[in-house]
Amino acid sequence: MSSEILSNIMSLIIDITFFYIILFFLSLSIVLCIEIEINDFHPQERDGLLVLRDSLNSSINLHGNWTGPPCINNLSRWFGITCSNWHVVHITIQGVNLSGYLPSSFLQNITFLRQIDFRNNELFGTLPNLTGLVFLEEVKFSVNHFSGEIPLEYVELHSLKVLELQENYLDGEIPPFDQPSLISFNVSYNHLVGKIPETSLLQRFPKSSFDDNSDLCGFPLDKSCSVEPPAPPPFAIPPSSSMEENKKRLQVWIIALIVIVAAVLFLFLVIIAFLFCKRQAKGNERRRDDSTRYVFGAWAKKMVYNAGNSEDSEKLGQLEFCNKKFQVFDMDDLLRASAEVLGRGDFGVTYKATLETGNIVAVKRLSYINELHKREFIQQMQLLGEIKHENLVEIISFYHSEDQKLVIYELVSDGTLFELLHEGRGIGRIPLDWSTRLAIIKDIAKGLDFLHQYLSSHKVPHANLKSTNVLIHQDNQGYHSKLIDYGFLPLLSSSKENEEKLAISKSPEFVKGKKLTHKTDVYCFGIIMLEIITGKIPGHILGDEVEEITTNDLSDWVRTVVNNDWSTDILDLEILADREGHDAMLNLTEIALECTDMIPENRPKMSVVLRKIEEMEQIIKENE
Ligand SMILES: Nc1ncnc2c1ncn2[C@@H]1O[C@H](COP(=O)(O)OP(=O)(O)OP(=O)(O)O)[C@@H](O)[C@H]1O
Repeated sequence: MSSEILSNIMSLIIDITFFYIILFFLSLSIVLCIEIEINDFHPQERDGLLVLRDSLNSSINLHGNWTGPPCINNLSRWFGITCSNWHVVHITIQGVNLSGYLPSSFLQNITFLRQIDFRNNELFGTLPNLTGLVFLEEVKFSVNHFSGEIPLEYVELHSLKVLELQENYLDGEIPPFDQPSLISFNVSYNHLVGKIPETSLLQRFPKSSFDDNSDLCGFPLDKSCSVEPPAPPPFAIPPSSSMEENKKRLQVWIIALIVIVAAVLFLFLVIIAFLFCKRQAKGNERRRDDSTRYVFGAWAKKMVYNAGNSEDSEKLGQLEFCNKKFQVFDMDDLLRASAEVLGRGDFGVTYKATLETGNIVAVKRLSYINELHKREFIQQMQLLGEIKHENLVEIISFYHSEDQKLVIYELVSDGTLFELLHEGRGIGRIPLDWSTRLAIIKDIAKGLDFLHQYLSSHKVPHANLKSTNVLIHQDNQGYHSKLIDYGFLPLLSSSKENEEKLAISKSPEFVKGKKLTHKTDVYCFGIIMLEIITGKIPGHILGDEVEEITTNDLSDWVRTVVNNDWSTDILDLEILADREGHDAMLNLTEIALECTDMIPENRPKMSVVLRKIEEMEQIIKENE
């Protein structure tokens, strides 16, 4: 009996030992696999591709897609990249408006490259250096804007099978290609010159490979290369008699005299015409012709007509002034001001009005919201008009009648944050540096924090915070930002349709129909921060890593990239090179992600956000 128990125990011990041995080998193999995978990731290839990504613009979002390692499990999820044996072997990005200059040495470490294909794009500058790419078989750069000469070292690419350079602006002579591997060659539609080299290889290609070049000659083209004709002898001036010379001089003088007299006469006529027109214009002005008078358009004319076609501003109704300093014009002056449309928003049209008094103001005509009750409108405008802060656009005065509601703002002259961040991207744009971006973020935070304190009883004090509602003023001390379109929510709350036009409608709580609070503004602020840091337009992120689960793809995208530990991939190209700023940029990204937390209660208060930004700014200053 006891020997049976002993043998059972022994067999149990053997089983357990066996189990642990198997477990040990299994873990070892997993570790080895991971090790192999990590070792087989080639960071220098990634670096080369990132240099390329960061130098070019395109219709596809390379910056959002080329993140993480290019080759995982021997496959690539990067647009246009193919991997083999954990190496990048193909770069194929054709027909996607890829524009810019190829960086000089981006291919240097992609040593296993077999194919590079940038056909049908808008690439400028010289062709890239391909030295050392011994496995390169296909080079396709046709239909671009490449210029300069075909690099001589291309003749050293001994594996090259296909070279397509047609439809560019290449000049100079064709290098003596003679590698036996080359089976397809095309340099047509360029500005190449000189004789086609008489190598046995080039003589094999058809005429169409060389057609339509500026000055190319020799076989297989029909044009033979003529020998340079000797330079003509220097031009000899035939002797002329002094009589003839005098006659010619006299003729020149007569012509000059006629021209001068005609010019004086013409000038005289122009002056008379100008004086006449001026008199006419004065007369017209005095008559105050209706057609030139109400430059704001038909609505202004109608207002005057309804007021009894009178010049009396009393009948038009009064402008109510929040800032008495500006009380130097009345409604009639305003309607007679010269005006131009600044933009059209969801709630009406905004004009720039230049008054005869010399004042220039912005006039917002709230025309797409009808149900603004007079008493509520006036109360709210009086309240908003009292707000004075350097980062909030000041309300100068307002006007309410049954069919016209006007808000007159101070004019902030240098465009919006949206324009500053996104307009004119590409060649020729002056990059918006990191310190300027930080200053803008701080200005917005200051303005919003003030608003939260001043309108503390309001559900959402701003409610329409987005980059088109941040106006920019530039002076010799830099950029200053001011928030506009704040405080309208109480006037719109009766209509869901109107609320949906506000920036707060993008917040998770609005989408889910939950309670809106000050934290809803904080969410909008977080999105603006991300827009400033990434240079991306909210709602415009492409790529398969972002599914449409929330209304704001920008914060989703940033979260995905940051969680995957490739944080600097989110930074706008214009600030990426500023390595010293990376820590601050990523710290601010963290704050922005806190602000855009799906749960409103988890978001910080604006006063806390402002304090954090100021502390960060202080640290940066101390480190300088
Ligand atoms: N006070 C101002 N000073 C200078 N420009 C202004 C001023 N207010 C508005 N603008 C300009 O007028 C444009 C239109 O403004 P508006 O507020 O009518 O629409 P929006 O801000 O583009 O859209 P939304 O109605 O969604 O806020 C703005 O983009 C801005 O360029």
